Amino acid sequence: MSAADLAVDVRGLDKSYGDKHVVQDLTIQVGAGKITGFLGPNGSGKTTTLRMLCGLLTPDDGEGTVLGLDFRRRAEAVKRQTGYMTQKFSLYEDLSIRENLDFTARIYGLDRRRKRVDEALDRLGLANRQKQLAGSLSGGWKQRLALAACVLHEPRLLLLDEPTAGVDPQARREFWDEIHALSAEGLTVMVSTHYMDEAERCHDIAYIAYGKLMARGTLGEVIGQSGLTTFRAEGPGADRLGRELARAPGVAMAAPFGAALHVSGQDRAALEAAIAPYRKPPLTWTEVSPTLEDVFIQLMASSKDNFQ
Ligand SMILES: Nc1ncnc2c1ncn2[C@@H]1O[C@H](COP(=O)(O)OP(=O)(O)OP(=O)(O)O)[C@@H](O)[C@H]1O
Repeated sequence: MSAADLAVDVRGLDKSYGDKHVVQDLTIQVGAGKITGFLGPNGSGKTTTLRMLCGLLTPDDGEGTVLGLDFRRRAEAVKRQTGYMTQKFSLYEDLSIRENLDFTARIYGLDRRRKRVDEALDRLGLANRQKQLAGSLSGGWKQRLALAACVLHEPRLLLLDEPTAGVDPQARREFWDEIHALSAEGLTVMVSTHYMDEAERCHDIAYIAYGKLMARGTLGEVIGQSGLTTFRAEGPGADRLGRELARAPGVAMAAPFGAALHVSGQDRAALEAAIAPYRKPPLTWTEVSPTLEDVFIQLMASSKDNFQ
């Protein structure tokens, strides 16, 4: 990828809070117009990383460009071209949808205010409800309003911090359709999430644990890089074997998936030896492609061993 195709091209990003080293020597590139999902355990530094990249937080160290600008020296310029949707709903609950958008447009000092607000209302299907108070909206509609507010100033970079936590599946799907539509128009999106289905909707994934970038690439690449072999057991009691198998050498992870069990490990021979005693009727075993969740659980377990 050439430099012009990169919205983010940053090396050696670092941040500590007191003696807590929350982002450690992180190097990352993000393609322009791509949707990149940031995943990882709670408190692993995703929000801190995203906020440093878009100029909202000053890093202790690191160099490179965001939107073609030196992200440290030109942090203000990067920030002006970024839309940031925080984890917590931060609009006014006692203002209507339209009033919230109009207020946001005033804060940004935007021109063509009425036109921008009308367009945002139409685009996110909020026009019919524009007079409704934000506080009376369901979680899904609140998130749409928040999204409308953070793209009013036509940013080139959109930063979404767990945008659909607690939102129902239908509203989440509609929200993601909108994210894809924005990305198709050229907007670069970085989104943190704990939902595997959302990770699978991203063009690229970045997995961060304990301040370090542990995996990077498309869904297929991240699964491929894991080097995991996964077997799926089905049959009576399969799901209840997990605890026993999890302790066996060669098993990195054994987790129920409905009535079935997924057992994964990086050493195929050791894994096969571990499941051998159970590889008989009434259980049936098949080798399957590891899911993203299998990979992340394994990454989380191995990073815990490395850093704690
Ligand atoms: N302003 C701050 N002062 C001190 N510690 C902080 C501050 N902001 C974040 N931290 C700590 O830095 C670590 C990383 O936090 P961060 O919010 O980046 O994690 P995260 O991966 O986004 O987590 P989550 O998935 O829970 O949102 C956490 O241990 C957090 O407590």
